[in-house]
Amino acid sequence: MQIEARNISFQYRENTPWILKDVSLKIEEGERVGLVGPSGYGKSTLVKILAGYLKPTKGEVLLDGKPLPKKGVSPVQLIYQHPEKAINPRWKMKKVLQESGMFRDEVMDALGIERDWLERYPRELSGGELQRFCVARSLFEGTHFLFADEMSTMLDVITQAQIWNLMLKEVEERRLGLLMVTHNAYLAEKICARTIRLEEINTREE
Ligand SMILES: Nc1ncnc2c1ncn2[C@@H]1O[C@H](COP(=O)(O)OP(=O)(O)OP(=O)(O)O)[C@@H](O)[C@H]1O
Repeated sequence: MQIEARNISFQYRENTPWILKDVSLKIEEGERVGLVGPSGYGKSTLVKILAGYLKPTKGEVLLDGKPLPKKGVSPVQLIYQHPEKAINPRWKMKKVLQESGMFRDEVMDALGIERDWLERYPRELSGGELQRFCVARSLFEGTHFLFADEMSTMLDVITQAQIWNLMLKEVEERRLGLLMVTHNAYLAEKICARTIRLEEINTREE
């Protein structure tokens, strides 16, 4: 599989500045790619568009040449900085995982998810605990691409390492495509085979 952004331009509202102008990129399954760029430049906006959370003002996102599927759990999964915004506050964690069909003991153990957390609501877990569920959910069997947007910034180093170890193992074994947004050059270099600098592919005027 391949995901492609084709000539994407984006503004949050009419008559406001363009955040992205004519941005194109391709990621193949099995590739590990870093996305870097200055703060506030549009990295999160771009990954949200790629994952289908935002609709581009112009251009299109194609998965093997076709638009992203509108129904079902998406083969393109985004894990972002704010797990509390990504999870339905009215569902117990068990239901959150059931919705995605994800229930592998190996994944739960590797992420340090304790079984009694499954009976809790999102508000009864810490940000780091919730983020582990977001990671677990993103690894359901239909996933082909994983987008990680500063996903581990809020976590302590041990938890970060735990989460990245599992993600990379899954990426490797299942040949998932990975796009990670990070300000951490060390992490990007360690994990990614290729780096995209948004300033180099964004033709917006400053
Ligand atoms: N919902 C929104 N409505 C209007 N403007 C927004 C919205 N979200 C982001 N922006 C603006 O769009 C621009 C790009 O933001 P974005 O979050 O994509 O940048 P980023 O490169 O990911 O930043 P950072 O590295 O600081 O996380 C910023 O100027 C931001 O203020």
